[in-house]
Amino acid sequence: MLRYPGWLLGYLWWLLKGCYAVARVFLVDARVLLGVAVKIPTVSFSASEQNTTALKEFDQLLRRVFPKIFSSSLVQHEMVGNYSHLLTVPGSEPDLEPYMLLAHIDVVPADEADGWDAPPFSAQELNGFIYGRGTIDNKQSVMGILQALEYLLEQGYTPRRSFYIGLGHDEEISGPQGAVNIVKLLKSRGVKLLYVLDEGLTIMDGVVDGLIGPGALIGVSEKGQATVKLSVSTPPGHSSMPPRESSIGILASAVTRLEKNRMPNLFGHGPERATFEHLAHKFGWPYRMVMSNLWLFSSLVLEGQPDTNAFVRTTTAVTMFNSGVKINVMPAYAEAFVNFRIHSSQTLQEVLKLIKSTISDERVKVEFVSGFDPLPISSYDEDTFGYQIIKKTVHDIFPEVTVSPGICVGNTDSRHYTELSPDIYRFAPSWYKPGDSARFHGVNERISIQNYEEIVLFYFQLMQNSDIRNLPGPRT
Ligand SMILES: CCCCCCCC/C=C\CCCCCCCC(=O)N[C@@H](Cc1ccc(O)cc1)C(=O)O
Ligand SMILES: [Zn+2]
Ligand SMILES: [Zn+2]
Repeated sequence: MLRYPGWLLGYLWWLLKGCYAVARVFLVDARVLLGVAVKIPTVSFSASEQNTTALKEFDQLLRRVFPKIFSSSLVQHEMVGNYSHLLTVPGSEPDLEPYMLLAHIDVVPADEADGWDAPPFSAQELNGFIYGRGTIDNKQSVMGILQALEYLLEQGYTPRRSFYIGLGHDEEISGPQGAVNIVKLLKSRGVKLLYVLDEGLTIMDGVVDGLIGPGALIGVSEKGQATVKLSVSTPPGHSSMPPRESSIGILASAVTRLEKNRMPNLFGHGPERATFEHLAHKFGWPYRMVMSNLWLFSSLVLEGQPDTNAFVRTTTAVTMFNSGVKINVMPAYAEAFVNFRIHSSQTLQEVLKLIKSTISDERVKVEFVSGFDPLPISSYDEDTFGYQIIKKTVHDIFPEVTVSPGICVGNTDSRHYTELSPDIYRFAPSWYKPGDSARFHGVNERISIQNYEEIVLFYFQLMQNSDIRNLPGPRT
């Protein structure tokens, strides 16, 4: 047996305790800074209305609380589209292809009156959670990424592989000034990226029936979108002599037909098949048996909940419905907007055709408002650098978590980066437990203090893990 002198063991113990103490102080500060960031209401209300005062204040905050980043001669900082940030961190080995981390500063509106347990811009701490708009979408990543870089610079770390950090200010309105202009700038500089990591899927814990233990789903694609406007025009008149069907009634039947006749269950035709193949060994009895018939499994287990249902089909959401001017006047006009999120195995054109055939009523005008096809599927095989480095980092920080590919059901700024990289991933290591889906854009958005500390450590580790030149070869 190897023997070490007592003084050496004592010294190592002292060093370990010291590092732990430094890390604790650093993480306590980090959590305070997340709170300060959440208190700034960087709300994107609509495409034409953003809180620019808050966006300016956020810029000042970043410069104040990350002094190493903003004074370092290594890091280049640029403002893009007025309020978005592009950071360039050159590596010491320029032949290594760079990667890029994305997050966004803006948030959706929040109203305390909707039933928040703490005011949405208070960052109040309750039972170990920080409450506030942006705590999971997506200030935890903005602050987590910068905190990790600040800490690395403090330690004198020089990366070997160059990387970029893109912080959009208008993601919630699809990134027309932020992400779009960052991409234009990088393209003009001839940049190609080894991989891109943006917000998206999370660590699911207890969300899928039968799955034992937590699973980190790395979004290897994201769904497409179609928004259509449905409208009905009928002659106005006195409500005392109504026709058999009003414009409202005709339109209501059309949207009911769309809701009742959901788009087909396409489980197994997109990357969600790989999700369950990767997780198969983590299912307990009797789910493991049902797993052998994946289609049956998908209807029994996945279609029941809105979040898992979104995984298996193009979803239909009637989001706006307007009509009527007075209680005794037959409305001349009724309109509704329906937002579809397109499954990976369908196209925008196919979905538009299905919408028309499902409504099948000449009186209902169907107009295309906006949309795009599902995004390409990024590689998740054994020798794909980005996927494997993200996976390794998840295992480094969360050893108990199983990693698998998944589809991001919402859209992200990374959608604009397809010309810069084939390998785009959507994942942030927030814990997602039953009921948490309602917190995205909903009430009581929150993050546990422990989870925020893990997020900082995740990015800290990812920046270092990305510095390896090649993935280790297959074990012999
Ligand atoms: C097997 C288990 C399946 C469980 C799957 C469900 C998990 C859900 C987990 C997390 C939610 C994912 C949220 C992703 C980020 C969405 C970001 C967002 O809200 N985007 C908006 C706005 C937007 C942004 C960028 C665009 O280019 C277009 C629109 C959106 O409406 O999607
Ligand atoms: Zn987001
Ligand atoms: Zn969002």
